[in-house]
Amino acid sequence: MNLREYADRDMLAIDVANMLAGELETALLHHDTVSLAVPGGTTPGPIFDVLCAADLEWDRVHVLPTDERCVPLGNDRSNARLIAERLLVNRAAKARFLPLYEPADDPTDGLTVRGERITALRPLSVLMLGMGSDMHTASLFPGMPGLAAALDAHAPAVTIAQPETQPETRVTLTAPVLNGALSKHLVIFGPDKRAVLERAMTLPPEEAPIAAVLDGITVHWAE
Ligand SMILES: O=C(O)[C@H](O)[C@@H](O)[C@H](O)[C@H](O)COP(=O)(O)O
Repeated sequence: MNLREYADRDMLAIDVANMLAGELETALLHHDTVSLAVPGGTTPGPIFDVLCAADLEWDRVHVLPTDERCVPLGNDRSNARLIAERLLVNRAAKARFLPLYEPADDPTDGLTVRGERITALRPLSVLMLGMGSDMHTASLFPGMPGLAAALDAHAPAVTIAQPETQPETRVTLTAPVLNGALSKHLVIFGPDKRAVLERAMTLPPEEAPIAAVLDGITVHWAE
């Protein structure tokens, strides 16, 4: 794991966006299509605002969420909505979006097909993650039912997550998919999350799911 500190969040957003764009551009030299998995939450928006303008062959880029809340697209908790509004605009509007959930009666609807599509993209080219102060990442939450299965090396590519601490059911990429990405980035803000990450580094993934993806990751941090 290597840590990059930034003078402020604006500098971090510009630098991380340019780094992700550069990695996608390099990947596009060697592959017909590439993939970018991005988190939801409050952290990635400013990075999306810069990345969406990158001069890339976006029509060859698969964009997918690292996880999704099972809510309608119009709901402000939808990660697909965040990605549509902040990333899949400008030049990046041409990217191929792969949703993890579509409003359906049951979140398991289409999960197998979705898992097959994600498996076909593995290894992910570029991954950006966030982290909660409870040391979760994507929707791999400490203590959630099914966490051990989602951390297992032979886990399916995608699974349902029902963390007790969250208001809705989620769909998440599993640890082997996240950890297997060719380039991994974690973006966290503030002293609290910095301390939480340092603690997570001493814990097993069952207690600190972020620990399952720290090998070879670049951590980007600003106050
Ligand atoms: O859907 C989500 O909520 C994210 O994928 C999640 O894993 C997020 O990265 C963390 O909860 C951090 O969220 P903040 O960026 O809001 O701190």
